[in-house]
Amino acid sequence: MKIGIMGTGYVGLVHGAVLSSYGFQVTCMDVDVDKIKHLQDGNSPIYEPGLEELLRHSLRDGLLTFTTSPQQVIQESDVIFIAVGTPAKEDGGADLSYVRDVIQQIATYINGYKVIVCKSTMPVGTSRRIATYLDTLLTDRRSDFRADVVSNPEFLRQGKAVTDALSPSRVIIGTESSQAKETLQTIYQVHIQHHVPFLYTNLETAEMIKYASNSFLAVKISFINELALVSEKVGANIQDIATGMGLDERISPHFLQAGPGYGGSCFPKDTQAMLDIGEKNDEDLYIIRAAIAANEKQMKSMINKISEALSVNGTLQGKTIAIWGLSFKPETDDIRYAPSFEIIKGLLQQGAMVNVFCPQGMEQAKRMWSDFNNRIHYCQSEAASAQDADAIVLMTEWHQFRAHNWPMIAKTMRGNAFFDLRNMFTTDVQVREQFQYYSVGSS
Ligand SMILES: NC(=O)c1ccc[n+]([C@@H]2O[C@H](COP(=O)([O-])OP(=O)(O)OC[C@H]3O[C@@H](n4cnc5c(N)ncnc54)[C@H](O)[C@@H]3O)[C@@H](O)[C@H]2O)c1
Ligand SMILES: O=c1ccn([C@@H]2O[C@H](COP(=O)(O)OP(=O)(O)O[C@H]3O[C@H](CO)[C@@H](O)[C@H](O)[C@H]3O)[C@@H](O)[C@H]2O)c(=O)[nH]1
Repeated sequence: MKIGIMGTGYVGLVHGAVLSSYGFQVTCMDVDVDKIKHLQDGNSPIYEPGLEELLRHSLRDGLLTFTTSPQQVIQESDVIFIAVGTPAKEDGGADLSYVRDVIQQIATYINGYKVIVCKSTMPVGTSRRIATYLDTLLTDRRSDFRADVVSNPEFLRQGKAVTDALSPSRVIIGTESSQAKETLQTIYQVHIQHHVPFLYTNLETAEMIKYASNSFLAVKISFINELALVSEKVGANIQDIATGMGLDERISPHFLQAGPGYGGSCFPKDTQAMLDIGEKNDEDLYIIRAAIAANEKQMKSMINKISEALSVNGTLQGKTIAIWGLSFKPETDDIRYAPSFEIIKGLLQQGAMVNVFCPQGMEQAKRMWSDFNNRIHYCQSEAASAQDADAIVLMTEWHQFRAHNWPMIAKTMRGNAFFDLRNMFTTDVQVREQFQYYSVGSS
């Protein structure tokens, strides 16, 4: 069985690398010529722990190939995974134009029965519409070929994408075709052997499971973040509150870490898309709407916290602030919808100078935030960013930020404020002694 993947980003590339490591012949296709060239040269265009090694093995074994040709990937493959982006449109709905392009290409080049697997996150109803659209295109072209469509949402987390793809929490397969179901069972044979939970549903349910999961996690984060703001005012400690709540296994301790607000390429867009799905079905989803609003408020609260501590006569003019971490979470180079950007913009607006350092996110930041390139100073290390600064703002909990000669860092600074927006150092005596220390959700 040959597998094709259309869209070679965080999901498509990781999935391609993992499936080829199981011995499948996989072709990954992308419209981004530079990305494919990079991959053909044996380099990963993204930072994801364990990925480069996996790619190297599959390339060496000849199981993984990369192409920009839709014709090649479609005609060579029995199963075609769609892993293109489904970003948010202005109105919050999902932009399905990349998915439409792929379907049109499949209709053009189809040369036999295909199983089309929707891995991209798509609003409920999309997979069924894909099946109908493809049927119409094939009928118009008087084609005898046919395809089955499966919704098989992806739940991997960035920074842990390889381990998550190798060992997923669950596999959801939405299909009404027994042939397609068998095909997916063959592809996920390894997971079946390892007793990964499988759930078979219809197309709509599978699509909803993806949005429901991300929305629920976003709600959990906004819930704890709101309580963190109150805790600061009443002398309670949010980390202990989360621990205490999490001891109840109905609540679970996961996703209760207070911080600057959630970000990334999924939660912000998927919660918005979920609202849009609700609206299109005459349902106002109050809880998700509130989670989004609380997330926006959380980022503003972080800016206020910094500004209240540092501003003189209502301005940050003349203050230099070191930002540690740009990526939306550790172990990724991805800065899409990173809270760091909102906070940097807020500080710049109030007149501050901003020095930044991120172990992996700086190249993307320079590219994606190019309008701000003359206002953001990119530094060689976190220590360099702190030199002559009035404050450090820790945005992302990269492991390397943990171990420092804190007295030395403090000595090179002009001020001594330390805003730990990830609560990395709440119990670190040295950091608390050395700096005027601010955390999230405790005093
Ligand atoms: N990033 C994650 O952690 C994650 C996890 C689960 C699900 N998802 C979902 O998976 C999908 C992909 O996300 P991603 O983060 O990998 O996106 P990405 O932006 O990293 O990658 C998408 C790729 O698709 C390519 N592309 C666009 N049009 C194409 C076409 N017509 N043919 C071939 N390639 C095309 C782009 O060039 C890009 O390389 C989204 O729907 C996302 O919501 C993402
Ligand atoms: O207790 C927590 C947990 C997470 N976050 C933040 O939430 C965001 C998202 O984190 P995480 O879920 O770990 O990262 P993603 O890689 O975006 O993964 C989410 O989004 C993916 C794309 O849909 C899904 O596949 C995953 O299952 C889902 O966890 C980040 O900004 C985190 O800092 C918190 O603030 N507190």
